[in-house]
Amino acid sequence: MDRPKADANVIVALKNVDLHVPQGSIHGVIGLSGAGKSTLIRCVNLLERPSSGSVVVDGQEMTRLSSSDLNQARHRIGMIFQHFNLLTSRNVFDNVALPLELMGMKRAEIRERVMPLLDLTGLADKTRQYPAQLSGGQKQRVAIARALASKPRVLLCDEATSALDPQTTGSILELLRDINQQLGLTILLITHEMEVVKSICHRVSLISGGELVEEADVGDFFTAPRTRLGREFLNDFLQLEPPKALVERLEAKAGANTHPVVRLAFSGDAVSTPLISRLARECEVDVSILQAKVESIQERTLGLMIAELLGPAEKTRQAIDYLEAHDLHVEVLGHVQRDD
Ligand SMILES: Nc1ncnc2c1ncn2[C@@H]1O[C@H](COP(=O)(O)OP(=O)(O)OP(=O)(O)O)[C@@H](O)[C@H]1O
Repeated sequence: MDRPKADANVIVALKNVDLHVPQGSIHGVIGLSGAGKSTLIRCVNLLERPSSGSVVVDGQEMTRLSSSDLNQARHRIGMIFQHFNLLTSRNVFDNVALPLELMGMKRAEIRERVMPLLDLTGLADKTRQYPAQLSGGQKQRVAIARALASKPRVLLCDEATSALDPQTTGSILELLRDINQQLGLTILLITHEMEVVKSICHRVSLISGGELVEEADVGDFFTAPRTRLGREFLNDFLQLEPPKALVERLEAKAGANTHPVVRLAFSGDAVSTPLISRLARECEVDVSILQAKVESIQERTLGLMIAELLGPAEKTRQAIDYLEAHDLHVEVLGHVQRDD
């Protein structure tokens, strides 16, 4: 959404957004509060109409459809929300049946469509219960079943797990992953939680101030985010920051008597190779490990470490080259004065 006019009363919620989500993939959009996530996802089914630009879903240009064609097109796009948005006066079955009733489907046909969805979402024993009798996770399962009722090609998830505890979040994400795999459903989700991105997304876009500032495969994003905001999200998630006392001593530039503090990220073969001891042996530097963590991100194992490289400047420079030559991502966080 692009509003080129400079007008104090106009809020530009999105600008120059170019996002392509391949069919069958799970794509996450992550950003801070107010970044434009909800606006972006609501543009996909035109709950929010962009002032310019185009929205293509399953080959169909959404912005040019008549209102009845748009209605039809929306059947191919399911959506779930943070607060579930169920009708409290309807039981589980009738909530899931609602979109089909609105489409004019016959009762017997509705039953045939709804019962397998309640099975799929683990609600077969809850058909006659009302939302007030359900947990948050169960309510979101009802919302997922309802979103799937019209056999959509795309599922939009607007902070779908933000109101849930971590364990329930895990089970809902697992359900979304199953649906993606079993039904080949394309999923676009927005979230402020890295855990969600890590758990189920294939690719991720980072949104800030209404603009997409970074996009990457999830494994790459968790190894080496390219923007400062990406690194902040990652650090918050990993809680891998140098100790505060050290941060206070960090200087941006190397001096005559300083040594570098580095953040190392490694994946693939590098995880199982004893690179640090080789580094010490071959480059003649000492390595003081300040923090380290190994994370499993989908099929990949990632190692992360914050370390001080101790030795003469020339040797520590060689050590960094050595690490980079072995496919580690090296970020120099700063330099600290030598104590010796
Ligand atoms: N109806 C509206 N009227 C005016 N401004 C709006 C409206 N909806 C959103 N905005 C503004 O647009 C910007 C993007 O909002 P949006 O809700 O898309 O952000 P978000 O990333 O989803 O945030 P959150 O995670 O807090 O929901 C914000 O500056 C917000 O204040």
